[in-house]
Amino acid sequence: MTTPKISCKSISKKYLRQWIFRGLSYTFESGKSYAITGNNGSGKSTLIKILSGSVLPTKGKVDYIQEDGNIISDDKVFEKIVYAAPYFDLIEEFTLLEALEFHFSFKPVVRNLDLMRLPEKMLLDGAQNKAIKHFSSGMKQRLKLGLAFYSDVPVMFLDEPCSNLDETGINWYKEEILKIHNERLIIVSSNQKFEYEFVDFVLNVMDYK
Ligand SMILES: Nc1ncnc2c1ncn2[C@@H]1O[C@H](COP(=O)(O)OP(=O)(O)OP(=O)(O)O)[C@@H](O)[C@H]1O
Repeated sequence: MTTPKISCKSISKKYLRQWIFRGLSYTFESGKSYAITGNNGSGKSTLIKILSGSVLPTKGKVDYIQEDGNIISDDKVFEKIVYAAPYFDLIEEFTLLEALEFHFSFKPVVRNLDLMRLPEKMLLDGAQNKAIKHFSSGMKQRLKLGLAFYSDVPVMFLDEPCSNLDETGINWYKEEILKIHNERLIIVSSNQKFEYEFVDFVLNVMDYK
């Protein structure tokens, strides 16, 4: 798997008349892990949305650059990324197995794992045929994280990854992320140190006000 780097050239974002951040130039190197930190409302989620291409910057440019130096076209970037966040909803009518089949029809599964093995790996054994609308908030969060962890893609975005997780879930998160953090570019938006202890670099969005 070749891992791209993400280059931000002087990106700024304005909502209504308020600048959220300005003049952010930064390169997220392939295979490294980063935390985006800052106070509530400082712009962490906005930045991660811009990095993933789901929101456009008001000014500046974000490029995904392959190891050979070529820029990945915008319409191909989604193939390279997975993104777990509180504001991305699961399809509630699906059962767990249907959700896995749907997601992994778009992304390859790591090490060609059998999809039937994934519920157990996500601590969701026994919920295979349960509709997601009947999942608890912690179960939904484990599913979101599991879809990210077990997708064989080089870039992973996690926003508030441990929200709604109990102690068992948090330990699972920490173990799983340690297994993959050397193979991917990982960007975690968080205010909680235990969610990003593994990262190589911390970027505080408050530095770009
Ligand atoms: N679509 C939008 N329209 C207008 N303002 C927005 C929009 N999205 C975010 N904002 C504003 O941008 C600012 C940054 O929001 P953002 O969600 O990025 O912060 P955050 O650092 O992730 O916060 P938290 O730690 O509370 O999750 C806030 O003032 C928010 O109200």
